[in-house]
Amino acid sequence: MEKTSTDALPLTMNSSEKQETVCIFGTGDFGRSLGLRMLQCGYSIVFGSRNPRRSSLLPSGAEVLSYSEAAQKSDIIIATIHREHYDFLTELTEVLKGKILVDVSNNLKINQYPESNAEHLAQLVPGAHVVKAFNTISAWALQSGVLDASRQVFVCGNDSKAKQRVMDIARALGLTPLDKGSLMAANEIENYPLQLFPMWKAPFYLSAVLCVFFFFYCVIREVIYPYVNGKQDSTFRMAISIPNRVFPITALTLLALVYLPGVIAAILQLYRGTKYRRFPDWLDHWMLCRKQLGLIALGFAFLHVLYTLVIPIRYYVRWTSTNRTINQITAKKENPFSTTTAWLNDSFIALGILGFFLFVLLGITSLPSVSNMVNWREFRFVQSKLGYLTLILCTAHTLVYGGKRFLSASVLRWYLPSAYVIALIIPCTLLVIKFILILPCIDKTLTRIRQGWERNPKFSDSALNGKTDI
Ligand SMILES: Cc1cc2nc3c(=O)[nH]c(=O)nc-3n(C[C@H](O)[C@H](O)[C@H](O)COP(=O)(O)OP(=O)(O)OC[C@H]3O[C@@H](n4cnc5c(N)ncnc54)[C@H](O)[C@@H]3O)c2cc1C
Ligand SMILES: NC(=O)C1=CN([C@@H]2O[C@H](COP(=O)(O)OP(=O)(O)OC[C@H]3O[C@@H](n4cnc5c(N)ncnc54)[C@H](OP(=O)(O)O)[C@@H]3O)[C@@H](O)[C@H]2O)C=CC1
Ligand code: HEM
Ligand SMILES: [Fe+3]
Repeated sequence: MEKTSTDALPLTMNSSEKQETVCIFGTGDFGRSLGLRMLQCGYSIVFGSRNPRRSSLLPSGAEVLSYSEAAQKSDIIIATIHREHYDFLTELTEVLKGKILVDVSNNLKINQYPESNAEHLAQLVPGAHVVKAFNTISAWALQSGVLDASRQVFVCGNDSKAKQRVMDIARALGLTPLDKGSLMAANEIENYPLQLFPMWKAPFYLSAVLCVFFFFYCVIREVIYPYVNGKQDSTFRMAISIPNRVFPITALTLLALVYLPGVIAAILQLYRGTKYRRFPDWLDHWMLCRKQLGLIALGFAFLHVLYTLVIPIRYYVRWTSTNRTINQITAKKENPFSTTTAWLNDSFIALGILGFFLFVLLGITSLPSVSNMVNWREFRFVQSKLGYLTLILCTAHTLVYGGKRFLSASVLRWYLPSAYVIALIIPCTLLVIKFILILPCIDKTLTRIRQGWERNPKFSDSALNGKTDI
């Protein structure tokens, strides 16, 4: 039945061996792109179509026949048809018997159907060896040759020989096949290209919620309150002043949330006296999202820096400072230089700059090209130690910015404190707990636990539970 040996690598094939005929069902976007690519790689292609006319869109050199005629020409058929149109394939059951039938289809939604498309196809055409492949490759990438982004082709099927042949084709096309096992894996393979940044979802929603909350909080304090109390129109604050509170506050909160799960995990391990018990799912998931949380935090910190840069050119700021000067002159009032204020002001800005510098460094080390260059210890040093230093600097920046006004009753509006005071709750609490955790007596116990020591070994079902740590 097979024309080429299944384990012959395409690179070692000579051109006569490569003249394998492959049938492609469907002359749509994907079928045409795949056909063209396969022709370029030395395969001969027969298209199966409802309307077997040659069209200028089809790659030259390919034959176009009816579905059943085309199927007879090859023992490997790639169905580039949408699942919704599979039904007619049942009529071809006889022709397709014993042949390899490749399912490339994707759905519009995750878990759209109770069974995967490939399993559905296998039920429709019981005699064929159905193999799932190529669904992660786009027609555009095949055509333009831009395959760097995703060369990975997940392959699964119940017949290993059939699977091998499809993997050989994938390799010949310059793709990287990965065997995912039996057809049961088809569901996972079909869901894969439909995922939209799965690890980014929770951090993204969380930052949106934080932004909206702090935005309205600031609007109440800085727009509605002055209006109600003095009919003052401060709506312009919503363009720069308020965003320049919301963004750094969100950045600081997210940064604290990057390091909070590590502390919760440590407390849990201390409490349980073992590291051999699974963390609750929410903590596990939170741990896995830390990189994304951190990068979003960096994005907000960056926005804060940009917004801060424009402060001197703002009309409101220039107007206020000119008026203050004029008022001082007309009232013949003196405004002596305050070294304390100068110190506080310069220190809070310096802390911000240093914090931002380390923040960017964390971001740079998370680039794969950089993280691949450092060893595990170096990566941990930057991410964990310098990460905490970043958090300390950013928290100190905010604390010193608050300075003397911090928590004074005069800044309360409708009993609401300034937004940054609320934003400091999580980072300050976290830093205090972390400080306690690194006290030698506690740190020693934690380190022993993390090295495998157990407080009550006889009660724990140990390594059976698998999950060790972070
Ligand atoms: C801009 C930015 C970019 C980021 N990029 C990345 C990234 O690319 N990749 C990434 O993973 N995170 C990234 N993060 C998230 C964060 O920096 C890391 O997750 C960091 O490692 C968390 O530090 P932690 O101290 O809480 O670590 P934890 O893992 O909670 O460790 C806490 C302490 O316990 C120790 N410890 C932990 N587990 C064990 C164990 N099993 N045995 C012995 N000791 C143990 C560690 O040495 C450490 O001192 C990024 C964050 C930011 C802000
Ligand atoms: N486009 C892409 O980038 C990718 C597509 N895929 C998958 O490949 C398959 C084809 O996608 P694509 O080429 O974009 O889709 P198209 O709609 O462009 O093509 C589908 C083809 O199916 C054939 N077909 C057979 N029966 C029917 C019918 N009853 N109604 C309509 N068409 C029928 C048609 O060919 P004819 O007229 O010759 O009979 C048609 O051209 C889908 O399952 C898709 O999920 C997978 C990865 C990427
Ligand atoms: C180059 C670096 C930075 C500079 C120059 C800077 C400067 C400033 C300035 C001028 C303010 C006062 C804004 C105002 O008056 O409205 C401010 C506030 C603040 N900054 Fe920064 N900052 C920097 C980095 C950071 C970083 C990295 C963070 C933390 C993630 C941060 C968090 C905050 C917070 C929370 C506030 C208080 C917001 C408020 O309620 O007004 N800053 N910063
Ligand atoms: Fe997540």
